[in-house]
Amino acid sequence: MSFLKTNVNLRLAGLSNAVHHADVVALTKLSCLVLPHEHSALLQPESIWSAEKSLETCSPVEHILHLEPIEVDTFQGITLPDAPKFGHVFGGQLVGQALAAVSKSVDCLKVVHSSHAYFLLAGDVNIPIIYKVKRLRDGKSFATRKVDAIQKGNVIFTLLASFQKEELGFQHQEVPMPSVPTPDELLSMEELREQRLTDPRLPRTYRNKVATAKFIPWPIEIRFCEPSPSTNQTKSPPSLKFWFRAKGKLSDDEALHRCVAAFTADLVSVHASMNPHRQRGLKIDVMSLDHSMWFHRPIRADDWVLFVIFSPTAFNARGFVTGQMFNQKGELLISFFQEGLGRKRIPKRSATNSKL
Ligand SMILES: CCCCCCCCCCCCCC(=O)SCCNC(=O)CCNC(=O)[C@H](O)C(C)(C)COP(=O)(O)OP(=O)(O)OC[C@H]1O[C@@H](n2cnc3c(N)ncnc32)[C@H](O)[C@@H]1OP(=O)(O)O
Repeated sequence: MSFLKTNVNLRLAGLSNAVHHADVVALTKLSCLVLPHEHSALLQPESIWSAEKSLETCSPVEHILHLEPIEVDTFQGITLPDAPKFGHVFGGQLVGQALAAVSKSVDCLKVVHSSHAYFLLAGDVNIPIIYKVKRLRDGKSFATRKVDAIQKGNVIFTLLASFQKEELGFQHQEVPMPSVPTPDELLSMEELREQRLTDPRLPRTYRNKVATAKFIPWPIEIRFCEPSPSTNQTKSPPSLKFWFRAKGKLSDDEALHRCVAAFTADLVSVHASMNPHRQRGLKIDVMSLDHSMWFHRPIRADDWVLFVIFSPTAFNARGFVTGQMFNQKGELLISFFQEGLGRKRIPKRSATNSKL
């Protein structure tokens, strides 16, 4: 249902002379519903941002992206114990939660069509993250927002996003979806790990490392299209293709599905730029630096999405990747660009710990 909402001061005929503050919702030009201001929350659409749904029963990634409202345009996110982390707050969590925060501040008929973000400081997983949203502009069809993620008074991450109402217009798609096996024909990460533990083509030292490494399943199911018997010590082309979908069922809200796609985009994509440089004994410190996405078409992130990643270049310790996400019908849903920092590790120094 679409409606027009406006604030008015009402003098209710025959009741009293008092002025009542109310929200007026015009359903059609002929009928009008008067709702007392104190019940205006009823006008909020059912969405992840206001859902009654219990956090325990929702999809794990929806739980990770959940924000508590603190005041108008200020939200708090936390890092859950079983959320992906890399010694610091996972970049995808920052992008996903920040997109959730800005989406909350926009008219629900507008959805994000592009976002651009910088990772400024490594986030501390043990303290909450405060998201402060700035409303830059609200137009008829577009809206623009900025959000800063803050820990201990420091801005650790910043994101700009633009939103648009649905609009009919020209369409084309010149990029075909590559031909890849269907998700059903591919192994899950858990099955792949089991297979690697016993694969005689892999060095015993590598298999032992896989067996002893702490394995926390990700909230996103991933199926690599070209699983090869290579290790993180073997050179390979700077590209990657995998199917992904959120584990569990996500709430039916396009904004949430875009946040989940943004979360997933930071998981393994920029690693593709390291593929040609891998070698035995190489220890590197890696971090995502920035993250840009264009959302072309609606996405269902709890249904299989193909992510096609390519790194055209690496230079100055920065690996650059481009990515495209397709649905199973081959429609291009999202275009993605990212840079990551990859430095040969200097012993006893680590760039990945929080410096707050
Ligand atoms: C070929 C390329 C491949 C790329 C692959 C990328 C894959 C990415 C995959 C990501 C997947 C995961 C996705 C994620 O979730 S990553 C999480 C999201 N990203 C972040 O949190 C990044 C946040 N941003 C920052 O921390 C800063 O902006 C950085 C660090 C980027 C620059 O900020 P700044 O300009 O201030 O920094 P600096 O250049 O002076 O250095 C900072 C510190 O580092 C030390 N330091 C310097 N050199 C080395 C070294 N070799 N070995 C060890 N340490 C070294 C240096 O001494 C200093 O330490 P200290 O003196 O302060 O104690």
